[in-house]
Amino acid sequence: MGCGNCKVMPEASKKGCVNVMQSLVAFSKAREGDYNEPKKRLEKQRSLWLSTTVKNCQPPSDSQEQTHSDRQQQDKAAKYKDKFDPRVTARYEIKALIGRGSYSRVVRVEHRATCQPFAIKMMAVEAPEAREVCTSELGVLWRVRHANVIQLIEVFQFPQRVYMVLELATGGELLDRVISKGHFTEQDATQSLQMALAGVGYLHNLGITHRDLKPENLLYYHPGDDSRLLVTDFGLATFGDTGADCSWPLKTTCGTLEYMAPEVLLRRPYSCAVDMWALGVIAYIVLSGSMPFEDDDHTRLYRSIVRRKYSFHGEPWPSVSNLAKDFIQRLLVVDPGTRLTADQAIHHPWLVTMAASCSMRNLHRSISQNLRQRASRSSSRSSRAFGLSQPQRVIQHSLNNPRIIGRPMEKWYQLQL
Ligand SMILES: Nc1ncnc2c1ncn2[C@@H]1O[C@H](COP(=O)(O)OP(=O)(O)OP(=O)(O)O)[C@@H](O)[C@H]1O
Repeated sequence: MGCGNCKVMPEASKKGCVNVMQSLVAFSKAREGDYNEPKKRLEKQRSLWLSTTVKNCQPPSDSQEQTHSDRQQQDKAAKYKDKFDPRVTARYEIKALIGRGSYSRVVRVEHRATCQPFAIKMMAVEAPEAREVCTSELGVLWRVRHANVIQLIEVFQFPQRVYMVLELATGGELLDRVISKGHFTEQDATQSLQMALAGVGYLHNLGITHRDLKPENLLYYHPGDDSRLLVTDFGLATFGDTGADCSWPLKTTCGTLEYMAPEVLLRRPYSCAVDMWALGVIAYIVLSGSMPFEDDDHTRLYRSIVRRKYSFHGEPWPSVSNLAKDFIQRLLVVDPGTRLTADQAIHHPWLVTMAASCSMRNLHRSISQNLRQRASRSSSRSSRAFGLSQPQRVIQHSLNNPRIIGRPMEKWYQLQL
């Protein structure tokens, strides 16, 4: 389940386009320098994972009933098999289509030798913009290893296609979990946010800014209650030069509008603090099922973000603790310099106490009611993604969640705010 609407891509820089294939070659040929260490680490990790007990890959027995949607997924996967390079399918068996992104198809696969499940994200990288997204994503994935960040296992690179083998997240998106739990308290919210913050704090300490944090990009590793939450989708991520202090000036306007920090919209130099704003938006959504900033009209939406016009009115806000609201308020701060950093946010009393002193009231009813209302409003207007089941969302995703290239941000910028 997602909330994202309008995604703004970085304007494809000429430099980026030229460098992308060089970078990709560098990834595959890395023998020394920056790329060497993460690659070695990945290799080691991959062989560790793959050397775990080789299971007997039995096809499902007759008694293991396949659901209709499983079969549908497999049919779709069959279509993609032909598009996969034989060197990939020699190693991984394609099982089902998971979803599509703007430049990608994600499939569930099984490693032929070990029967271990993984996800493969296939990206067509012929278009410069797609190459740029792929380079960003790989640039980050090579370097990261954290319990709350999706793990890259290996990469197959060809001139037209790149295949990223990733750990498979089967627990669904953050909001799907909120809904499926049936009972949701502030304590549950703190657990999810703690994990998201742990992942984001790790990235920031490496000098990485995600730039597209939203509930759709936070996936649970497995369906169990004790699952890790994983930060995914690094297509818009970027590196700073200076490492942990997050003080480098980024300039490119990109992200998903509803989650974009004021400084990005105002085209000011920005830092990893933009991710903290997005986490404030996510915290608001997780606790209420509604968006702090929402408007069909982009100009009005833009205004409400840069003016920080949101409220804690309506259900379930009267039942939400002041500490939780304080947490959100300290993230949704217009001045990025005074916004909580990831390290500070993780030490906020609401998270530290895991909302133990807060109301244990079940917020589930109000949250899912708000989510449902938003879904029906959206579908009657334009059949947006939010609140729809996976198959519908996959189709609608490509229709209604466009990446907007070179969006006329200047127009917004020129508005009299
Ligand atoms: N490692 C993974 N395990 C399970 N599902 C995944 C994994 N990676 C991506 N997905 C799912 O696959 C779908 C497509 O993901 P992808 O990252 O390619 O695009 P997206 O982020 O949805 O869209 P866009 O590229 O436009 O931002 C999404 O539903 C996503 O949740």
